[in-house]
Amino acid sequence: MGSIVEDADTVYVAVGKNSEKTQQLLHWALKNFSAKNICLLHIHRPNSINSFNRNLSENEPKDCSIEAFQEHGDQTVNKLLDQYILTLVPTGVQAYKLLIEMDDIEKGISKAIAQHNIRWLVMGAAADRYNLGKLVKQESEKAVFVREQAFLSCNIWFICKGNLICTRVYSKHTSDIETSHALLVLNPNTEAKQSEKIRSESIPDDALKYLDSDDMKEIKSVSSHRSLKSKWSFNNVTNRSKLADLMFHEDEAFESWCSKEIRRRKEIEEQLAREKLEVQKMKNQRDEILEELQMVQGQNSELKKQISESHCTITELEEKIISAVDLLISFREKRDRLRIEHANAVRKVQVLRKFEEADTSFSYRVEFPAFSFVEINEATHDFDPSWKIGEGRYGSVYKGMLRNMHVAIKMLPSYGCQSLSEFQHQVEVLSRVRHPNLSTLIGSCAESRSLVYEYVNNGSLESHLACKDKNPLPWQIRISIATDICSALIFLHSSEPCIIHENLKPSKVLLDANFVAKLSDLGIPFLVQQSLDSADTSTICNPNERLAYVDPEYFVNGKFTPESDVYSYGVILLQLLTGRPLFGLVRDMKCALEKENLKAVLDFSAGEWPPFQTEQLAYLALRCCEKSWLNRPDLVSEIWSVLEPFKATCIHTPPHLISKKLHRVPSHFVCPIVQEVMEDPYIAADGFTYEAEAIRGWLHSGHDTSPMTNLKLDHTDLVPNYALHNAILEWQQQ
Ligand SMILES: Nc1ncnc2c1ncn2[C@@H]1O[C@H](COP(=O)(O)OP(=O)(O)OP(=O)(O)O)[C@@H](O)[C@H]1O
Repeated sequence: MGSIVEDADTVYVAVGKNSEKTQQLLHWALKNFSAKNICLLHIHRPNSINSFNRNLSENEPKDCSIEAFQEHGDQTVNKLLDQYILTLVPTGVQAYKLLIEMDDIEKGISKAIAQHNIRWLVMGAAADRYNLGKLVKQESEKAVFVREQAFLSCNIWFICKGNLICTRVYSKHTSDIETSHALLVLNPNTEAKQSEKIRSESIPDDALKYLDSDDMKEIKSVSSHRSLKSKWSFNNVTNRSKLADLMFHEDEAFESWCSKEIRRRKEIEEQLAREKLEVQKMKNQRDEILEELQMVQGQNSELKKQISESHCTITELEEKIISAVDLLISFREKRDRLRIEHANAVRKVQVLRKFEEADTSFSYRVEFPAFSFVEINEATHDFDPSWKIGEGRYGSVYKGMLRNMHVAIKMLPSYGCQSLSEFQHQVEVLSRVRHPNLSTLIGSCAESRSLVYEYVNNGSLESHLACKDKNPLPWQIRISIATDICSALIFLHSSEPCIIHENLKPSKVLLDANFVAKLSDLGIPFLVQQSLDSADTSTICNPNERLAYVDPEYFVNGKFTPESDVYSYGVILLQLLTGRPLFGLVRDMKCALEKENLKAVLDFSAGEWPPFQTEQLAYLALRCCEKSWLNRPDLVSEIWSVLEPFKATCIHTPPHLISKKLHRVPSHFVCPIVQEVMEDPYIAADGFTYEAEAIRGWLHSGHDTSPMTNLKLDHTDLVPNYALHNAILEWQQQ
């Protein structure tokens, strides 16, 4: 509960114990003094001892019972006032209570007005108990007590059933209550209208709008006061001079308040003008910013549009780049194919040119033996099947004796062949391609489309790898064979024009008596002019096996390159190292090398391979089998450089050990013509050693050329080779 505040902002409400009447008073006060604090004034009449004694029984002690009785009365009144205050809490009004103990209520009120300088007081006027005249009289009587007290002024509102009955003003300047107060009796029904009228007369509306609610309430209160005064002046002319005095002070206060308000208003207007300016400035700034924002938004949408256009352009360009790259790749492939075609064409042109040159400058028919069909027939014993040693896609191969020479005769198919002269020219060109590791083309028979080769008597590498009735080849021999093939390929590829074997495989690697490898069937595709694919080989060999040696790039480009021979060579190398079948050969070797377990795939029937060099060779073999020719190793700089020193290690193995083991004779003990160990070796003008009978037969049959080189012999004299003879004897005695 708050303490009592004695100021002009507090309106005092004199309340009794009747709750209903109190609520009416409070309601009226709240309605008409909304800006004021409310203080509940209650004149408490202490319980009289008489009434107390009446209620007390005879047995109870008197003194302490009186005290308790009074204390109980105080508590009840306080409690009641607290309850009244509680009802005001929801309104948010500051509420207090003022309890005055006085037996006479009127005295109590006048005491409270005087002591607490009450300026605003609301109290009840029991209209139901008093008529108006009596009420006025009673109120006048009440005012006698009020007059005795010294105070500035006090306005009293008398309320009955929530309506204003009358008001009175008490001032210290009024000497007589009868003459100093102005009586106003208001019709309760017109009170609201009156209040509104007062307000509209006193304060101009446009001024009100600058004032806050507190100001408004104060103005209303003051105006109302002034209005009341003006009414009083109309109703009581005889007391005008005293009332004027009273009004003078009120006007003074009002004028000071007005001038204060005018100043305040001026200040507010100035501030308002400043703020208007500020607001205008801010508006201008806002407009500028909005303008900028619009511009930026415009730019933003333009940029977004540009970005999306750029994205489209980028996508288009990317697509174009991709298609350009694709085009480039296809052009490159085409270019590569054209290069290969061009190289092949150039090669063929050069071959043909050589052929033409040979045609004009050599009488090849004299130097290069041309056998008749009769001779071929005789040599093969009428093509006796027992003399047939093999059959391939390009015809059958017979063994035979021709002009005292052991020969292999290859019968080419008649289809797709050129004219006789063309055939002879091409054969002649091929016969000039000579190398120790190529099987020598001795002559041909144009009639029967047959080629006559030196007979290589130790079978093909294919038959040795298959171990058909043969001992496994020792690793030294295998390395020697690999070196021989490499040597032949280097020779062919470096020839002018470059010669490609195109059909390299173990069946084309023939071994002589000393396991010297000789490539056969060189240039057959030129003579037959039939592609690998169109030849019917179904009855001859497994096409899968045959194709295993063919360069994968051939199937793409349809052309052979020197690297095609390298691919075939790689497969042969793998077979030499592993002795395994073709299927899964590359994969197995790759796997073994990745696991660093080469031994898992090496053919140990060949003996103990030197690990380091063998591994080197295995890697090279794998690289030869790369699908792209670009990744395959170079024959000279990479393969030969490994093989040559590898072969050198084989030399430390006594040759006779190898030979003996294989029951083979050294190749130089064998006559190149008859392919048998020589009994009477003689050296001819070409530097080669032959069996005396064989070379004499060669010369007597009209030859003046070397059986080995086909070049013209300087002379036909023969010299015995005693050293070789002794070596052969020595070897035979071992
Ligand atoms: N100069 C020769 N000396 C000894 N034997 C030979 C000679 N030329 C070929 N042969 C043997 O004749 C067989 C048949 O050879 P040919 O070249 O006709 O067929 P291929 O190599 O088996 O298969 P294709 O030619 O169809 O690829 C060969 O396995 C080989 O043993």
